[in-house]
Amino acid sequence: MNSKQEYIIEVKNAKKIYRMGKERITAVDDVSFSIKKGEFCCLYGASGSGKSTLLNLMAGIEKLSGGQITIKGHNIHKMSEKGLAKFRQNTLGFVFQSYNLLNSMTALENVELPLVFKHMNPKRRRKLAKEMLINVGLGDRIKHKPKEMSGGQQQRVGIARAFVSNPEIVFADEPTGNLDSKTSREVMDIIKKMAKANKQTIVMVTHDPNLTKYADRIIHILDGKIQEITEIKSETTLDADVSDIKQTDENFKPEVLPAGSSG
Ligand SMILES: Nc1ncnc2c1ncn2[C@@H]1O[C@H](COP(=O)(O)OP(=O)(O)OP(=O)(O)O)[C@@H](O)[C@H]1O
Repeated sequence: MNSKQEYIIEVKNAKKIYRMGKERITAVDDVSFSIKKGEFCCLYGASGSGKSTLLNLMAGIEKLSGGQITIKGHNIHKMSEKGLAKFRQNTLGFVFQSYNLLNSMTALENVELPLVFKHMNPKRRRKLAKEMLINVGLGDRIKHKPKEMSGGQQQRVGIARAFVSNPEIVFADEPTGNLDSKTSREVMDIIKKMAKANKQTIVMVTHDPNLTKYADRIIHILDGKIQEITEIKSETTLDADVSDIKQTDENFKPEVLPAGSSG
């Protein structure tokens, strides 16, 4: 079997040691696992177990102390800064616990942002961003700024922004960490629907056992190590109805213009 075809992310003996003066903290301790394309994978564990560090290593945000991580066959920790930035832009989307929206911009402008970085034609990117906001149920809030929206609405903008450029992989770090349980379910349903509609791979960090039911696979982390990996049979995974989600595959035909030409 060609593992490069089978797995989109491969983590081999990943290690992260933080040095705090004389103290060494092993946040990720010799961790190996692989994630299949289209899989919803959950990194689950208690606070301080190393989940976020592991996610940040997988996204190339933190540097490895040892081991290697490949995404689509590329050793991301061997890439140049520029190469990695480009790779992230083309392949990865991010959803953060604290939303990380730009407060001075409207919902629409926030969602457009990844497409601005891709130098997409303004008309096209506005159309795509609007469609994404409609997909997440915010068609009537496109001109609102983050402070004029609820936490759940802000996170839906965050999801629209993460998915608008149709990334193959979306990393989500405690995406519902600041939300109540009902809003959390709504947000998780949207993430699941989006990913399913476009066969995207999701890697989500959570300490909340209620959220693990959305995953195809749960990687249990304890003290920086994998404690166990639970495969969830597809019949028991919380499935989402994707009929009302517009497939970005169809819509996303970026008209990439040279830098600076989009006005
Ligand atoms: N920049 C850093 N410098 C030093 N130690 C760090 C740093 N970041 C994380 N750590 C330590 O690494 C360990 C793992 O932290 P990490 O944030 O990955 O855990 P987590 O499971 O995501 O926790 P939480 O759910 O609370 O966010 C912790 O002991 C933490 O104190």
